[in-house]
Amino acid sequence: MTLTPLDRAKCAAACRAADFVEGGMKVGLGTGSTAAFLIRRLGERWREEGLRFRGVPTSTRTADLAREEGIEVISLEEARWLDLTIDGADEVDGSLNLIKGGGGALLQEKIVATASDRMVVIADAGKRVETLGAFPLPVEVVPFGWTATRALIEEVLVGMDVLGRTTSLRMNGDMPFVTDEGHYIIDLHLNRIGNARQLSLVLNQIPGVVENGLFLDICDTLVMGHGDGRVEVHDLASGGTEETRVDLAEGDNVFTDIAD
Ligand SMILES: O=C[C@H](O)[C@H](O)[C@H](O)COP(=O)(O)O
Repeated sequence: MTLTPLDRAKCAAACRAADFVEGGMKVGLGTGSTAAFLIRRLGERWREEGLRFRGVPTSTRTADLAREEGIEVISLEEARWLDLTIDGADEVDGSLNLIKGGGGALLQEKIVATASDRMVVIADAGKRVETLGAFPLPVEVVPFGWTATRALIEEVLVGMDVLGRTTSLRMNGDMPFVTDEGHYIIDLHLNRIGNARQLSLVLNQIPGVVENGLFLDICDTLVMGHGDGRVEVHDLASGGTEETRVDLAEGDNVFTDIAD
């Protein structure tokens, strides 16, 4: 079995970003299918190169995978501050603002990324957008009174610069999806977000809202992979873009078990 072009793109981005991890670092480990490629690659470097670092996972899924790979896992409380976080995203715009939370891990991801000197996002080229909002925006809410919280969210959306205003409670089969922190997720189907900063501030002021999936001014570097193994590294601070190619021959064999 070989990787699909989409998985090759994710894998290429993840493998390139794994090079940013150096011995002795404390590293935030993201969640999702792209982050899973990263953790597998870091596991390889741990075993084959003797790379030693400490990883702070952003979900129980990621913690389990990192431990499986033999990576030393510590909590954010133990780490206090991180050198680097590498994570996936659902959408990335030209200013490296993001929508995250498609996998339901946005709260821990935002806390971990914000507690890091540098955040690197790994994504396939399909995640790049002109304007955020085609991907439903996840909002994490406490279960208590969630219907009232949802009604308030819908009310504030009326005054926002967005194209759609429907919302849905994320489900896991017949039951509401529950995050690692015991919360629910309400997905906002906005189609286009005209003013992400204003929307983020307004949403987080609603009682019952814990956090939303807009990551604004948090990401420093985007590592974007293509299906042919090409990788573009966009760095916000320098404004520069570097293009490289990742040889995925090895990844074809090693990582197929985590492909979508
Ligand atoms: O909650 C999940 C995260 O924000 C993921 O990083 C995001 O959904 C991207 O996931 P994937 O790499 O599977 O597309």
